Amino acid sequence: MNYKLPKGSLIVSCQARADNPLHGSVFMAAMALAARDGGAAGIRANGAEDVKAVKAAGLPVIGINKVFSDAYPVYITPNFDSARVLVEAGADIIALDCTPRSRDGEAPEILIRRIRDELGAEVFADISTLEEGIAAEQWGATYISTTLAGYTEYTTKTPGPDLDLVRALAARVKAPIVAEGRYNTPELARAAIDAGAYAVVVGTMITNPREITKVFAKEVLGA
Ligand SMILES: CC(=O)N[C@H](C=O)[C@@H](O)[C@H](O)[C@H](O)COP(=O)(O)O
Repeated sequence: MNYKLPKGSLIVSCQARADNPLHGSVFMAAMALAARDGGAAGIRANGAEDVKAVKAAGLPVIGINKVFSDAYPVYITPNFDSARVLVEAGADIIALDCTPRSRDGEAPEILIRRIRDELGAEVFADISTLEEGIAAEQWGATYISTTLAGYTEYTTKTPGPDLDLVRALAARVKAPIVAEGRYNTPELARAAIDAGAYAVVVGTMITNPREITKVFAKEVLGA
């Protein structure tokens, strides 16, 4: 099987919300170029505009569409239309929330099939537990990623990444496992590969200078 993301690779998530001084596709494109020059093999980006912009780096793009609402807990690519615009913008891979939680859209098993069949894109399943990873593989997801570990109501957010989930998935799932979420040091990223991950996604600690500054400031100021 040929995968768009290479095995053993680092993927960099280039995202900045509206309240972030680096919000905007010009900044995200620059982040993607810097990530590529530093050795990233893929980029994760939010929204059609940013997906289009980060394509400048010439790397495979994992597109997501964050749609926040008070009514539904699922916000990462909750429906088919939110996936379609990403593919139209150039995304090679679509990431979506594959938890069983309620959403303003189709069930994840339907979304996975339609994204593969109708849009011709690989599917990147964002999950939070072993059971969700097993289900997403059965539904046909290309990659299984620990993105949501610690971010669902029924999982615990540990200070570090959930390496145990990577290990558990690697033992039970044949699809490539991606480690994502709080991989905040190079050593932790390496530990993910050693635990059986096919690739690692790093966001905050590479592309969010405000959060990186906070880590330093906390130590320096003792705050
Ligand atoms: C839970 C959720 O919405 N995660 C998002 C998914 O796209 C992003 O906000 C994260 O930055 C990304 O997963 C990378 O993780 P980290 O920034 O910890 O390296």
